[in-house]
Amino acid sequence: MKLLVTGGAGYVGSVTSRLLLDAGHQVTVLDNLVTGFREAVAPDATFVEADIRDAAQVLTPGSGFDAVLHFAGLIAAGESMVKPELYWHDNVVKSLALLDAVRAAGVPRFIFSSTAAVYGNPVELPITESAVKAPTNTYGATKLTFDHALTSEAFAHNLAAVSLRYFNVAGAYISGDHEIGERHDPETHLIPIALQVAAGKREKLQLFGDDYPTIDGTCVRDYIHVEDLARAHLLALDAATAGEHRIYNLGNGNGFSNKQVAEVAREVTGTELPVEIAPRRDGDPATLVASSERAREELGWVPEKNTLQAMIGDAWTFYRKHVA
Ligand SMILES: NC(=O)c1ccc[n+]([C@@H]2O[C@H](COP(=O)([O-])OP(=O)(O)OC[C@H]3O[C@@H](n4cnc5c(N)ncnc54)[C@H](O)[C@@H]3O)[C@@H](O)[C@H]2O)c1
Ligand SMILES: O=c1ccn([C@@H]2O[C@H](COP(=O)(O)OP(=O)(O)O[C@H]3O[C@H](CO)[C@@H](O)[C@H](O)[C@H]3O)[C@@H](O)[C@H]2O)c(=O)[nH]1
Repeated sequence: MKLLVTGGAGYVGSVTSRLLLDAGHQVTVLDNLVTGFREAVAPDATFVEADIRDAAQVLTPGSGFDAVLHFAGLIAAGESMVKPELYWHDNVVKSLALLDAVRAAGVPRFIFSSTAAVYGNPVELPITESAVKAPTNTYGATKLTFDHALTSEAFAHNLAAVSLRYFNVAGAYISGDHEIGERHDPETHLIPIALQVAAGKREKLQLFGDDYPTIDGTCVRDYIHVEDLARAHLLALDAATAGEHRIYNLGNGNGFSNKQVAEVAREVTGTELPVEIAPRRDGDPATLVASSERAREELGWVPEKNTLQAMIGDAWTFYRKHVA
């Protein structure tokens, strides 16, 4: 297939581009490099440095793209509470402009990076796709809004749309000649920050809140290896069906508290990794754990690298060689 990957200079988009290319697809990456890195773009992909708002420059009528995989966006839940206008604009207004370009160019398939953050504080665990959607942060609200836009787009214009609701992505793609991983600057995610502490780049790991209703008072998240996640995109491309908006939760179904993550990071890195309890971060739900039964049944997706040790181990391999 001829594919347009928005956000292919970022973490999940660069790993997925690699797997798509290795499966024989033709990939064009469109990224404005606001948080991504030029060197993360797969060397055998075509690269267009542009904002998704201007995607019509690439998605011209007759350009012949078979699908758009839309990873580009702003991703920090904490920041979205401080600068909500930025998140509404970049994740909704610009994504709608991209959808206009998709429609005008007649692209038949669209795969979107949605998120567990659309659910907010769950009423029941694990979280299924039909659970109540009540985001506790602006980031989640913007992603849910675009999910709704895709539902109506599929219905009205026969698009084959798939939203993949990732839980917390971790790890790196370490395979043969390839080592592709997470680089955010500034970093806001728990695991890479723990690795910065292990590498001596930060003094200590601050854990935001220890008074949540969880096993040890710190938030609980479901971590999913980036390679398993990337594979789900290839399956979603095959399953996408004209006129339908399919939605899949992608996680392992196991919750780990922030304190447990710190403990495994200590084990994997063999360092002391000092931890300090800090105030809660606005907008954080207490617990997010996925039911991915639908993805298993309908896509045949089975996560393989499902231990925190494997995820933090691969992230540490990448971090020491390419980031530290
Ligand atoms: N990392 C996670 O844990 C996680 C979890 C759930 C969902 N997601 C979603 O997955 C997607 C990818 O996340 P990531 O961790 O790879 O993020 P990332 O920041 O590493 O990658 C995002 C990429 O999009 C590009 N980009 C941002 N705005 C753009 C715009 N307007 N035009 C063109 N390019 C733009 C950035 O330069 C960057 O390369 C995001 O949509 C995010 O919301 C991520
Ligand atoms: O220095 C830090 C950083 C994070 N946390 C906590 O660690 C947990 C995980 O936080 P983080 O790694 O920032 O991820 P989330 O806020 O859970 O969000 C991620 O996971 C979501 C899906 O669950 C995605 O939608 C988002 O894009 C992605 O950033 C939360 O309780 C944070 O408060 C800390 O205690 N200290």
